[in-house]
Amino acid sequence: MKVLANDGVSQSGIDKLENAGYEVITKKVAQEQLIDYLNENKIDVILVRSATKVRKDIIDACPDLKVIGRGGVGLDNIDVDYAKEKGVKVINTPAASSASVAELVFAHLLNGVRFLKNANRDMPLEGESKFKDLKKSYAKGVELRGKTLGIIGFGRIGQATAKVAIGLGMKVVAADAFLEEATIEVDFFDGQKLDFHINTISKEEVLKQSDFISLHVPAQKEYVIGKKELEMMKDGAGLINAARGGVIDEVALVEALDSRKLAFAGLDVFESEPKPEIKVLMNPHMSLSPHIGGSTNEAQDRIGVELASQIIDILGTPKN
Ligand SMILES: NC(=O)C1=CN([C@@H]2O[C@H](COP(=O)(O)OP(=O)(O)OC[C@H]3O[C@@H](n4cnc5c(N)ncnc54)[C@H](OP(=O)(O)O)[C@@H]3O)[C@@H](O)[C@H]2O)C=CC1
Ligand SMILES: O=C(O)C(=O)CO
Repeated sequence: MKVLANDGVSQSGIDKLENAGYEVITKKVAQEQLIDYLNENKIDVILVRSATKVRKDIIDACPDLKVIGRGGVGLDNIDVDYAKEKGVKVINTPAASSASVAELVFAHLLNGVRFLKNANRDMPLEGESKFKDLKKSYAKGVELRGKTLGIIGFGRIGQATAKVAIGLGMKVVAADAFLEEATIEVDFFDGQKLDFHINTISKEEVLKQSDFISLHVPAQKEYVIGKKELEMMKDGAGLINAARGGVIDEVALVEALDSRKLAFAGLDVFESEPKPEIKVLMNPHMSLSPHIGGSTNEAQDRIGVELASQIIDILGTPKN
């Protein structure tokens, strides 16, 4: 049995598969050469992250393909229903990266409220007076503690984000298309656990009540945050998107930052990925990262092992 990990997979995942008798190839095959490569090498399983697309054309043209594995959550780069129709299993790792994405949200939030990106860039190499000027320029930070974090999309990552927020002493309000309530179990270093019950409210109420908003919905056909929604937000609010590009109207977002309606935005995902718009890249009030929400060693380890376990469950152990 052969597995092609086209966007990489953790060593722990490779070890688990190899121990079970699989051959794992960690080569990057260009999208346009994938069909030929999969067929010529009789690949049984393709593993992808977000870069490689597994669409109808590949599913139709590669009869040996038995499993498509997504290392991560969003399946928007795979034609899932079509694969199922054709008897190809699609697997993903829904919970493995939630904590990592949630932590990245706070990296962006803290960056925004304390101007870290610009402060880092402006740190003078020499000159006491420049240092003092800089200290004045960045003296108007705000605390997260006591502020309200609005979460739109209150599934696994939304709830993981709520846990961190509660730990920081923030109030959490949330909106979800499906969930009406959730109990968040926050664990502390000494083994204590505390439950927090949250009833979801409407998106409009979240927009009005929140000092900061973080988005955790799957890919959507329409903007969740456009001009109208930005106008409903508090003046000077901050907005984070570590969900999917296309969830926020970036043109409206840049306008809201330029007019100072919003104080800052943090984006891990972009409407035109992997080549974000220059206006987004150059905006001084944006905190940016290159789609790395789930890219921690811990999350990638969990993802690799979880994918390997699922593949072994589906296809067995060729060794035996
Ligand atoms: N930046 C990164 O590296 C990563 C990004 N992601 C992104 O985060 C997304 C969320 O992941 P996760 O929390 O695990 O997913 P979940 O499915 O657990 O949660 C998403 C929640 O959002 C709800 N929802 C869907 N549409 C809307 C809407 N328009 N308004 C409000 N709520 C909505 C869903 O409801 P329903 O079930 O009814 O649809 C669901 O409850 C992924 O789909 C992926 O795109 C994930 C991992 C890493
Ligand atoms: O898991 C996801 O959906 C991601 O975006 C990270 O690859």
